[in-house]
Formats: sequence, C-alpha cells, structure tokens
Amino acid sequence: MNLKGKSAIVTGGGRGLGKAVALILAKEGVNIGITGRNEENLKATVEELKGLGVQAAYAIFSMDKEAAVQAGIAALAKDLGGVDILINNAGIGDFGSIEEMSSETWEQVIKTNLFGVYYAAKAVYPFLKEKGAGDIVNVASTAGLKGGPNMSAYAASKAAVVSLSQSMMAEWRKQNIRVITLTPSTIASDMSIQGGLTDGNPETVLQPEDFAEWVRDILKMNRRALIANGSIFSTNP
Ligand SMILES: NC(=O)c1ccc[n+]([C@@H]2O[C@H](COP(=O)([O-])OP(=O)(O)OC[C@H]3O[C@@H](n4cnc5c(N)ncnc54)[C@H](O)[C@@H]3O)[C@@H](O)[C@H]2O)c1
Ligand SMILES: O=C(O)[C@H](O)[C@@H](O)[C@H](O)[C@H](O)CO
Repeated sequence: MNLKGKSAIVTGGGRGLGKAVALILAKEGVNIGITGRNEENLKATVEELKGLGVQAAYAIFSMDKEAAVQAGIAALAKDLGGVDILINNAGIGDFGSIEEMSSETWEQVIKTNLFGVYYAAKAVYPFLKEKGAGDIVNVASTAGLKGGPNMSAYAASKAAVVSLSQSMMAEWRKQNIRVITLTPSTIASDMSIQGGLTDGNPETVLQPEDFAEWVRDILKMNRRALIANGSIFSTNP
C-alpha cells in the first residue's frame, strides 16, 4: 500500500493507541491531524509527527458534541488540504457494575464511544465523497463482541460501533469508501490501567482472569457455554 501524501485524521491521537497509529501512518508519509482534549499531549505529539517529515496539526474538541466535532474536523481538513483516512479511535472506558455505575456515567460512555464515532464519520464523509475514495477505521473492542462483567456501558457502546460500521459500509461502498472495524483485545494503555484490566506492563493482562472466573460461574449455573473466536455464547440448559 502506498500511503505517501495521503491525509489522516486520528481522533484521540494524543496518547495511547491513537498516538501509536498516528506515528505508524506518519512513518508511511501520511500527513496527520490529531484530535483530543489535552492540549499538552496534542502539541507534543504534533511535534513528534512533524519530526517524521510530515504535515501535522491538532484540534481540541469533545467527541460527544456534534457541532464541535464537525468544526474541528473541518478545520483539520483545511490544514491538511483534505482528508483520505479517518481513524475513529477516541473513546472512554468507564468500568463498573450495572448496580453501582450511575446512569449519567452510562450515558456519557455511550455518547462518547458511539455518538462520537458517528459524529466524526459523518463530518469526514463529505470530504471522502468529494474525492470519490477513502477509508474509515472504527475502533470497537472484543468487549463489543461478547460483553462481560463490569463493562455494560463500554461493551454496549462497542457492540453498537460494530453494527454502525456495517451500516456505514453498506451505505458508503458506492462512494468507494472502505469502512473497517477493529476489535482489539486488552492493550496496556492509560484506559486499560485505570480500568484495572492491566497493570501497565505489556506482559500482564489482569482482566482475562476475571473473565475466566465469569465463565466458570456461568458453567456452575449449569448453563452450557461455548467459546468460539474469542466470543462466549451461553445458552439456557
Ligand atoms: N486499551 C485497550 O485494551 C483497548 C482494547 C480495545 C479497544 N480499545 C479502544 O481503543 C481506543 C483508544 O483507547 P486507549 O486504550 O488508547 O485509551 P486512552 O485512554 O489512552 O486514549 C483514549 C483517547 O480518546 C480521547 N478521548 C476520550 N474521550 C474523549 C472525548 N469525550 N472527546 C475527545 N477525545 C476523547 C482521549 O483524549 C484519548 O486521547 C478506545 O476507543 C478504546 O475503547 C482499547
Ligand atoms: O479495553 C478494552 O476494550 C478491553 O480490554 C476489552 O477488550 C477486554 O480486554 C476484553 O473484553 C477481553 O475479555
């Protein structure tokens, strides 16, 4: 794939997975616009990107505010002279039980992770349509394929992103726009450390142990559980 000279917008590109993807694309010669909320991170990342010899710019906005997402994406498209690729990566992981998590937090997770992905794709779409080609990568999670304990809002938001991507794919294929859904498992980042899924050491993933415990509990309930392709399906006995 020759990506040299293309332009990509990476939401949540100031740290974590988004920053890693932005750097990889920049090494391929892609001009990068990153978005986020922390100006210090964004500025430092833009300098790193420029150091790789590409154009780089940032925009600050919150993914849950449609008008702000639209204005921020339009500003980056102007800075970069167009957009070819959207990496729809920004998201929050707020982990907790259904019983204890406040409904406000639940709503905020859905708004950021689902509405945010929708707002950003919708804002980028006219630029890709005009070019007659483009790529949108929506970052979901394995959590969206199966759900799990203490992640009801997060998993529901990511399941919806999987479905939303399929609708985008179906609607926009005629405009030659590819829509790709990523469903990563646990990766050491600020989000997974704060969520108690890892301890920051790339070798240590804590969450699968909880998850295995959950599977054992399902089995104890005398339900049949089938594990396939990283997903768990349980059926009533
Ligand atoms: N780390 C993992 O194990 C893992 C696994 C699967 C999927 N993911 C997904 O990968 C993506 C990146 O996560 P990460 O692990 O790098 O976490 P992270 O917390 O380091 O990065 C998240 C980024 O999203 C931005 N963001 C969050 N809420 C925002 C908002 N309201 N407005 C604007 N920007 C906002 C943050 O500023 C940050 O840059 C997320 O969508 C996450 O759900 C992560
Ligand atoms: O941040 C994430 O999205 C999480 O890491 C999930 O992907 C879990 O790791 C998954 O549910 C494994 O059981």
